[in-house]
Amino acid sequence: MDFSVQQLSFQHTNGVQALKNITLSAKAGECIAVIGASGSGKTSLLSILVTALKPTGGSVALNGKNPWSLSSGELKRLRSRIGLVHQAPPIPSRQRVITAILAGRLGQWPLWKSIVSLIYPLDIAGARACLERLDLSDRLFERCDCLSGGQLQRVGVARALYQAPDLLLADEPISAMDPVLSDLIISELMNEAKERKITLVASLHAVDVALRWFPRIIGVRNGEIAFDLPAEKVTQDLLKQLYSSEMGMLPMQNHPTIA
Ligand SMILES: Nc1ncnc2c1ncn2[C@@H]1O[C@H](COP(=O)(O)OP(=O)(O)OP(=O)(O)O)[C@@H](O)[C@H]1O
Repeated sequence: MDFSVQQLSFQHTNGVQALKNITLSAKAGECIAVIGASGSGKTSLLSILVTALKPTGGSVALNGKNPWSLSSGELKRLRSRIGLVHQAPPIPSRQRVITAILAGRLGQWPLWKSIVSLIYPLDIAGARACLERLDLSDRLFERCDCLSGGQLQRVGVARALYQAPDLLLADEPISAMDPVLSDLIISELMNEAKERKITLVASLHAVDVALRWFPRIIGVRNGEIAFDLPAEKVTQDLLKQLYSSEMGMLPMQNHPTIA
């Protein structure tokens, strides 16, 4: 799924201007990492793309269409083609892993199938296959409140893989994972994007992971795009500027990527 945003801005109800004058586009099949300091606007940008937030200025187009001019049925169908991996997956704590993964297709299944699947999981093999890719298949029938933060994040990734969306958005999908697992998860997301030619946008705090895996890097600072470059063109100076606070301090001075 391609997307384009033009002079996009978003203001939260409390008056915080999270995004200002953002213009960018992506073709189907592109893999993009969004980096930037905490509070710079990464989640807000992904929330606009997943149509959870409506722009307060400018425009957004998904596959050439303004989602906010679609009928409710069309918007529902569009949303079923967009997957979002949350930093902390919003999964009911007593829910079993398999149910949480199968929920990835609730937007695509008819109501009867969704209800049956909540009681009796209908596609055990499909859910297991997604979890296997993330090295967690032995927890398929476990309750989600028995998992660690990193394991729960992997369930969220498995749910998005099971959904098989055309636009896959991931909001800090590896924030609770060790470096080995982080590479596994990012490689699986990239494989999914390449094999199915879908668009992948991931926000990441791990700058080294972003630069190692993603061909295109968007740096966001104070709600604006600071740069939008191929990974090999992202210099140490650009990273220093991106992460320097308004007081000139570097909050990530000891980060290995920002020497
Ligand atoms: N629900 C909300 N209501 C009001 N302001 C919000 C809300 N969510 C985010 N903000 C504000 O919007 C700005 C951008 O936040 P956002 O969550 O998009 O940043 P982020 O780059 O994803 O941060 P982080 O890396 O810490 O997750 C911040 O100033 C934040 O305080």
